[in-house]
Amino acid sequence: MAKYTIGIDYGTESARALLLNLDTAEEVATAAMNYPHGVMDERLPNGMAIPPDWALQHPDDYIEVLKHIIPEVIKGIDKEEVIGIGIDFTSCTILPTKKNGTPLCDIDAYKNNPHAYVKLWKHHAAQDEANRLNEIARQRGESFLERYGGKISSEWVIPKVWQILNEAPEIYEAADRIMEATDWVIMMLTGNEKRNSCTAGYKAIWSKKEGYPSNEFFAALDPRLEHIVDEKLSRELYPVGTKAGGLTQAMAQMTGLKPGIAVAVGNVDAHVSVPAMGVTSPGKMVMIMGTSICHMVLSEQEIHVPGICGVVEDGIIPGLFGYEAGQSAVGDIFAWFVENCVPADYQEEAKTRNINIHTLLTEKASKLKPGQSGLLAIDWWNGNRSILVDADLSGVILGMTLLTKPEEIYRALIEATAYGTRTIIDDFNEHGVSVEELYACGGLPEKNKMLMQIYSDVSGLPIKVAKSSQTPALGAAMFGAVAAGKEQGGFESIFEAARKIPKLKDEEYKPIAANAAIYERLYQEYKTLHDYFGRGANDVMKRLKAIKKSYSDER
Ligand SMILES: Nc1ncnc2c1ncn2[C@@H]1O[C@H](COP(=O)(O)OP(=O)(O)O)[C@@H](O)[C@H]1O
Ligand SMILES: O=C(CO)[C@H](O)[C@H](O)COP(=O)(O)O
Repeated sequence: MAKYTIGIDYGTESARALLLNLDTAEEVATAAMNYPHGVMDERLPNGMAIPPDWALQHPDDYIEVLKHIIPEVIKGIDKEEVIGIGIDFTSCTILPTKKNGTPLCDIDAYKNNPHAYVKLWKHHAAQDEANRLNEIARQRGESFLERYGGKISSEWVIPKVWQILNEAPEIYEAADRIMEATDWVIMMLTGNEKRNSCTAGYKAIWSKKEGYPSNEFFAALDPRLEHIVDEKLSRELYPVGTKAGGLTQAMAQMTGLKPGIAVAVGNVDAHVSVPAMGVTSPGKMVMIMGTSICHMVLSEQEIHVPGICGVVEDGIIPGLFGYEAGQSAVGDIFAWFVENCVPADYQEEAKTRNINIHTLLTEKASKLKPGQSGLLAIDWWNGNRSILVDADLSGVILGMTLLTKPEEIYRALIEATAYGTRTIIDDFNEHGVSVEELYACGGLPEKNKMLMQIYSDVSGLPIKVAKSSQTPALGAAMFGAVAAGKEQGGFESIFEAARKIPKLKDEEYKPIAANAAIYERLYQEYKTLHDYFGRGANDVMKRLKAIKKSYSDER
């Protein structure tokens, strides 16, 4: 009898399911569904306006998608053959719930309060709280700061929860639990609140050696936060690959699976992608390239690298220190350009030729040489995650003239994101976490070869590409097989899974020397601007943002 597991990848706009044949390593079927409520960044379901920099989701969507995508991937196989499920999620994505897991937004008394909903990873409205947290942590000499590159991000658990407390204390009070969405879905699937140590480590300031920050630290932030860990989070955490429990009868009925099959503890999209590319050792950076990019590296040592998102022992692969850095907008910047800045004759040409605008712009931009447009951009359309860790920074395009063409701007935006990645690679190398090769997965490597060549030219490194178009879902399915265990037909460890399952494409991108030489000069210019706008020499971006905010505060 064949053995299968299912991986579910919860992305920003949609969830994807993948059925993996554990004997042949074949991805038998995939299915995707957009979240019915999408990303709520302007209005709540009742039409109420949401302030700027917010990004919410509806937790009911996470269950709704399962009703469709699981039955779709298991069509045609015997459900007895599916032995496990793993999931991965965008993170830090959190929601307030009652003790039994009921989300507060599903309770009539709270459904009109935006703080009762899921705060998506790219909810950037807790920057004030993050700034205060960093200030207080620095004053107190808190050792945890160093593990997180010197700063805690506004995207993470504590700033987001503190924002709830500041702006909606009644929601904070009513929440028995504040959960990562990945842990919440696992609780819905198994009936068990078994939280994973990966999200706690990267997003909630927890470490295997030191645990959470002290109650005194939380009290110094706000006396009402003193017992946040015991009252709203949990000190009981389980390493990735652990079985969270068996699939409940109700969920089995809803999805068409067998009750009791193994469900792995929750995981994160970027983190599951590392073994899903076959990477289980140092020196190789895995880039998950889509709307944003996450940069993941392993090392045998714990080194404090400034500006990264974090280093967590066992956070990606047991026995190694897992490093994460990232850019909070990449594909999203190109989407913005396509949606807002492309003239009618380009739209018309794309329509006539039946190609999408990205393809048209890429075709035109491919004819340009590095530096030929005279443009240089900074990629901070959604703030800067690494290495400045500042959501209040914004984008720049420099060098525009009356002759500037859309494809020149499009290429400059792609180049800007490549410089952002180069800044991160240099930061790791300069601090002793070596990056010698790049491994790429996600939507962008499949969609744009020019972009991949630019990344190789700008970084000066070769790039290998995943064969799977659903690398996170594949990784989640691999962890589902580890949770099921060898006896059931799964794997003994994630190392075994990473040896047997992943495949790479034959094509590999290598730097083109002539391009790399010009990009080196452009990158030096980028670095000058990066430090000028990003390190306090000129805080114009923050001043502009403050003026803009004064309008929304008036409302
Ligand atoms: N041909 C293209 N070139 C560059 N970017 C593209 C192209 N087509 C789509 N995109 C961008 O790819 C992103 C989606 O990437 P994908 O990996 O599929 O999504 P996600 O990050 O949500 O998993 C969008 O932000 C979109 O703007
Ligand atoms: O920070 C993360 C992982 O640690 C997020 O999950 C990620 O940035 C969102 O990914 P995507 O752009 O693929 O939805």
